[in-house]
Amino acid sequence: MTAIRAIVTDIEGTTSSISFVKDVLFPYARKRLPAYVETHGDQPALQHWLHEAAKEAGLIEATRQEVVELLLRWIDEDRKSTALKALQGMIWKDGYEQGEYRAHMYPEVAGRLQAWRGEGLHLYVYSSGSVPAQKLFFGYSEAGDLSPLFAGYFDTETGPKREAESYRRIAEAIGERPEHVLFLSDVVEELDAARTAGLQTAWLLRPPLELPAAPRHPAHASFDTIQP
Ligand SMILES: CSCCC(=O)C(=O)COP(=O)(O)O
Ligand SMILES: [Mg+2]
Repeated sequence: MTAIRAIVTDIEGTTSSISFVKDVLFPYARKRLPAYVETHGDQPALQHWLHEAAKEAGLIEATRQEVVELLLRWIDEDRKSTALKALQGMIWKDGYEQGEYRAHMYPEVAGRLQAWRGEGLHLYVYSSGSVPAQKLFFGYSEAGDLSPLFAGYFDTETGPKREAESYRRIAEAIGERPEHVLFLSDVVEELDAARTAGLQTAWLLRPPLELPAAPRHPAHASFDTIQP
């Protein structure tokens, strides 16, 4: 087995529960999106991402109201749109700062990340959530501020998570040959793409999911059994 020098981790379903994202973060953003667009409408970043969302949907001359309705639909569909994720991140910031929630972490995650970092491994995040949203997520986690553990963050501006080219770009950006990088995820299509790019993989199947008898990727119920 080639030595691992860097670990790139997914968030939802890997470090943290799917239900925290779906039942806490998504409803928070959904409820506040219309008012947020209304009150922050003059901000260039907000205007940029509203425009990108409309472009993605092929809406040429959409009203702001139509774009907001589109985004609400996308939240309900859990669409992994870069524009939607950027806008969600902007709204979640208030919730974290006002102490409305803290990001869920599976119990062993913080300790394992600290141990791997202590062993000299470099840690990165690759999630569909925007980079600012990822920084908030680990900055305001149930296990405290974990952001100092990470050397960098990647989102879908690097590329879609199910395409091998995205993982090649990440390996190049962090200055490692792909075989020295371990990617952690709960989504097998993401792991397939990472493996195609030459990365090593670990498949997180959190209880009550069961580990398959012959998994396509090394399978783990928690970070505790991963030995990089
Ligand atoms: C980074 S915060 C919220 C996570 C999110 O919006 C999301 O879509 C998570 O997707 P992942 O790629 O981490 O499974
Ligand atoms: Mg995931």
